[in-house]
Amino acid sequence: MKYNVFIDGAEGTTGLKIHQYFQKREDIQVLKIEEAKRKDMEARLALIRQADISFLCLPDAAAKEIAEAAPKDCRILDTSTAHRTDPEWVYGMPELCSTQRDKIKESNRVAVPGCHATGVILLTRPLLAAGLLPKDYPVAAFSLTGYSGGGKKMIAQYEAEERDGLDPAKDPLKSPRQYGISQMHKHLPEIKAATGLTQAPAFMPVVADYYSGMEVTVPVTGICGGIAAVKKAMKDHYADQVLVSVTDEMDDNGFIAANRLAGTNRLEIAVSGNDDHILLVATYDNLGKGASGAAIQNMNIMLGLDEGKGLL
Ligand SMILES: NC(=O)C1=CN([C@@H]2O[C@H](COP(=O)(O)OP(=O)(O)OC[C@H]3O[C@@H](n4cnc5c(N)ncnc54)[C@H](OP(=O)(O)O)[C@@H]3O)[C@@H](O)[C@H]2O)C=CC1
Ligand SMILES: CC(=O)N[C@@H](CCC(=O)OP(=O)(O)O)C(=O)O
Repeated sequence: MKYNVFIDGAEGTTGLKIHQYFQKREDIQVLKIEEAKRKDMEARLALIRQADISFLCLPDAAAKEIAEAAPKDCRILDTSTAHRTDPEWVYGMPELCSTQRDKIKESNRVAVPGCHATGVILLTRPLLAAGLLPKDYPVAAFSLTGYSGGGKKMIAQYEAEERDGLDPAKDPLKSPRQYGISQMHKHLPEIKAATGLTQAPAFMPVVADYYSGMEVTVPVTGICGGIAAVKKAMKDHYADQVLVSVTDEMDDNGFIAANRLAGTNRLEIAVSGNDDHILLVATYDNLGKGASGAAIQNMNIMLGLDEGKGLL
């Protein structure tokens, strides 16, 4: 049996990646839209009605517009930020808690988590659930990402031919660039909602001159039971997960490469440091478990298929 799937925004970074994964799947038929009708509301709605599941890989405003117009019984997975804290949508993070998978399976409206948010939530939620961190803990998160996280526009900027002959010392894109400095990053509301933290984390994202891969670090201190208790809570929480695991060996001779899991859909967590200063580190691909891979994982769950089908 083949499932009909529609990708709205199939020409974008997230949409193209999802499409690539479906090329290798015999159980998925991608419904095509005429090039000239790519942004035509009626043509897109007709395909959403026909599809078993539709992916929205659009800017927030366009995702909101089409989701509102689509019939309630059509199944939609939105990769944008538009619905991640909307109570009528389910947050598409199966590893969040023991009931989340069933909620995803039963829902017609699932919001795929943001790439940075994925790391911060997966690192903190088990410690909050185990009572090792209080809900009012002042969480801080540092996040390194490849430039593909910024979509087509940022990719074009980093890959522009004009950069080729530039003196690296005069090329601002050569250097890692911190952003989100005003503490208004669009992932903060979903981090707060999914963790139950009473205040949003202090958040320090940095984009650097490589295509994809993420490394999110959350430092914690003053934990009862120290590093051993943290390791146990992490390992217990992620014991049977398909895409998320806890590893004892993440660094390579003392260095962690932010792109070490680029090209995969896996996310690995390491707990490092000592009893006083514990570093929680997650590495993954912003386009994998941070976006398209997570979207397909959710689709597999919604269709009752193996969660990791086509992703491992
Ligand atoms: N890149 C990433 O790592 C991640 C991105 N996301 C989210 O996924 C969504 C898509 O992002 P991304 O793929 O990076 O973005 P891109 O800019 O790469 O792609 C967006 C696509 O949507 C199309 N589009 C824009 N408006 C409309 C419309 N009204 N109707 C139909 N198509 C439209 C664009 O068309 P055109 O080609 O003509 O511009 C483009 O192809 C965003 O909401 C983003 O926040 C989520 C997780 C990670
Ligand atoms: C490098 C870069 O700009 N990254 C984007 C995140 C992309 C992403 O995954 O966020 P959404 O899913 O919410 O689009 C940013 O920090 O805004």
